[in-house]
Amino acid sequence: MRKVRVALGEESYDILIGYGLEKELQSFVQGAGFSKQAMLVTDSNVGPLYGEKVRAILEAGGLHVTVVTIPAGESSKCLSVAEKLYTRAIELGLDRKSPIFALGGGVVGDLAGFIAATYMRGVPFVQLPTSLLAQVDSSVGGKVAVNHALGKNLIGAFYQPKGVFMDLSMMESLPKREIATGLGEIIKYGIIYDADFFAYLEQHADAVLALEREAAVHMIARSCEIKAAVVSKDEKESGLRRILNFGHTMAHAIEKETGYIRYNHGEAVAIGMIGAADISARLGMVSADDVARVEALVARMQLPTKAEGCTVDAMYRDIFHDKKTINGKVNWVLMQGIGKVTCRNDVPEDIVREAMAARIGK
Ligand SMILES: NC(=O)c1ccc[n+]([C@@H]2O[C@H](COP(=O)([O-])OP(=O)(O)OC[C@H]3O[C@@H](n4cnc5c(N)ncnc54)[C@H](O)[C@@H]3O)[C@@H](O)[C@H]2O)c1
Ligand SMILES: O=C(O)C(=O)C[C@@H](O)[C@H](O)[C@H](O)COP(=O)(O)O
Ligand SMILES: [Zn+2]
Repeated sequence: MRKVRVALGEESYDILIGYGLEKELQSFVQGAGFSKQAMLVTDSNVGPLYGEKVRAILEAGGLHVTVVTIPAGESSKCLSVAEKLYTRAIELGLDRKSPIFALGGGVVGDLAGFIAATYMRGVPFVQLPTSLLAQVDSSVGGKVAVNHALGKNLIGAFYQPKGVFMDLSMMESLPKREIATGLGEIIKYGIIYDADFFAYLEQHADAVLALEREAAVHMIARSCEIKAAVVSKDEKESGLRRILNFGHTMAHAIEKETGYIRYNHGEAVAIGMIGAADISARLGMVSADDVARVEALVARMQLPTKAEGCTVDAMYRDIFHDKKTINGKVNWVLMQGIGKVTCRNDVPEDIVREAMAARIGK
């Protein structure tokens, strides 16, 4: 079992990473001081596989748990599904100390976290991530949100979980495409923070794709360490935390333009990272070799390098809804090499449009 601490003063919490964490989860619940009545949010894929098992663990810890299942997929990350969850929470009589558990991928985590942040102005929240992407990224750091028709994650909050428990054995049922999706965000950590980690992924691609135990534990723990280090220094994204958004400016435009359906989030991030690397090269900040390494690793991890179904005009318009856009200026996270990024808000429109055009296609 590996433990990573997210150091945030009184809001600090641990991320537990292992194969089977029943005892740890049960004893955490026993000592947490929660009210008895609890809600476990899951989705229509994960619930039938693991909902009952997790409910039993939590009940052995003294809770009375109601499992609430939402339809799987990004379209559930919206205000109308949130509304249904508020209704369930009220009907169940959840009080201010009633915990909400998120069992699932990033959609369940972001949505259940948003409910926990807002129901009665905030109730305890625990992340039980089951997808690779959720384990390495969305369950850590407290960004919770729902989408709006005009843009991704536009309605949300910073709201930290009380704990994160990831049982890697649950990934046995994860479809192959979702492994690649998680790898999109994992590659990001190498680019923004750790050149050695990037090289590790290049050198161990087969083991990583197969989620072999040693490789899986290493890449998940290293990703969580990097995210925890960044979030601990800048919880509310006033500066440093922006680096975790590398690739996301274009990614969110791609997701919106393709109706949040055609590309998974991690796939869009993969394409967006190549786009950001390309902009960096066009500005003379990195070599063509570095861009080629990014593109090659993305392709090696079975991720797309281009997006279909988008236009440059639409993508260009969308980036002004990016949360890093301030006073009409887009703050781009750009590469200075593998392992180092910086923010720039002076990227000329023609360079952005050229880089976008290069990412559109098959
Ligand atoms: N809050 C953050 O910091 C943050 C970070 C990254 C991504 N996100 C958000 O996370 C979402 C994407 O998360 P995701 O990729 O996990 O998508 P997801 O939640 O839709 O899960 C992907 C698919 O895998 C299924 N699944 C999950 N675990 C499974 C398992 N163990 N076995 C079988 N099937 C399983 C789900 O039912 C779903 O069909 C996006 O909305 C993205 O914006 C948030
Ligand atoms: O935790 C962060 O900070 C991130 O930016 C992580 C991203 O991978 C994630 O997709 C996040 O939800 C994007 O945030 P947003 O503020 O651009 O919506
Ligand atoms: Zn992301």
